[in-house]
Amino acid sequence: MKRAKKILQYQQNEFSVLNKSALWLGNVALVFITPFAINNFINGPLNVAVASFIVTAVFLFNTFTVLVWKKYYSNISFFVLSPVILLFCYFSIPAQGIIGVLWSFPGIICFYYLLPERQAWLINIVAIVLCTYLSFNTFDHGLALRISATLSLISAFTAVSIRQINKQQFALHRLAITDSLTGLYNRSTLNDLLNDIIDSHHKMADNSHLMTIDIDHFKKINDQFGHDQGDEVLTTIGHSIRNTVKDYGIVFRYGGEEFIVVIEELPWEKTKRLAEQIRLAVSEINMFPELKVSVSIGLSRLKPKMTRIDWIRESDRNLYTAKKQGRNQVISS
Ligand SMILES: Nc1nc2c(ncn2[C@@H]2O[C@H](COP(=O)(O)OP(=O)(O)OP(=O)(O)O)[C@@H](O)[C@H]2O)c(=O)[nH]1
Repeated sequence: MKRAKKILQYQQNEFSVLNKSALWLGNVALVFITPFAINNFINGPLNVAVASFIVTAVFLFNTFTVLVWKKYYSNISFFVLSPVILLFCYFSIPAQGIIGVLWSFPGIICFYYLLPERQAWLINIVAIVLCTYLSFNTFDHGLALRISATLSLISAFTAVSIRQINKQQFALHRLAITDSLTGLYNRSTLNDLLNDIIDSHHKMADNSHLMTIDIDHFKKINDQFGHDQGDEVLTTIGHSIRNTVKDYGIVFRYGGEEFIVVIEELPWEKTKRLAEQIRLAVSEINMFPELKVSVSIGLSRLKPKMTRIDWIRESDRNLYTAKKQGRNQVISS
């Protein structure tokens, strides 16, 4: 299930916060930095000029890769841009004095927008220590102390803001891919995953199977015990399915009282046994003494040339047969 897990991971989002900020920071930086880089080449010391040229080139590279290849290489920012910005500070503070210090402020902030959080913290600590050391060697101690304090404050404020943004982004992403009642993945996430599996199925033969699971006589539960109890049953059965499936597959709430399980890399016979285990586990749930809950399951293996719709339809047909034949059973094809 490695591929499925990859799709669901927040970090794998095609356009994550990091990509977008790399793009916009690149655009803004190119407008603001390029004239100073050119000026440094004409008038400034050579080492400062070379460093500012490399910084500009990396921003240009980031903008290009995000815009054209739809991919952001944060390692380039970590292994190339960060050391060059540090070198820039190292050269420019002694050579240009307070002008060099002024450049270190946007440098400190941009690490948070270009690097994964922990890398940004690491580079920030190094940058603050370096700038503090250079300031004490270049300016009087009163000014050096103020430079160190303001750089640390800017770094801390940015770290707090980025933490909040990342937390909210993560929460939003979870909301978008899951069902709020059961916490299982939702239907739109299922569609993305099935499309991905079908795309790669055309390239390599793998064991991909789909189970459509429907709670039997669910209307009766709602009518007899109320909607809140009905919700409770949905959640309990959803979790029971997830506990039985474990790492063999991913469970989705497809809608209403219907769940779908996507299984990858599991032989057909084992998948049939797994479906049977799910059915048994649900039938052993004891929520109401006077009413047994059960599920019917339609199981379908992915065949050549099947589309997502065909695949779901076949498993739905099997579910329908299971219902027609008396419910609480598994039908597969
Ligand atoms: N409590 C609750 N009920 C829901 C939810 N979504 C759908 N339902 C109910 O699920 C019931 C589905 O009923 P039917 O489609 O007739 O199916 P059934 O009673 O399960 O009968 P069979 O599927 O034929 O065994 C309806 O009463 C819906 O109102 C939900 O989120 N919470």
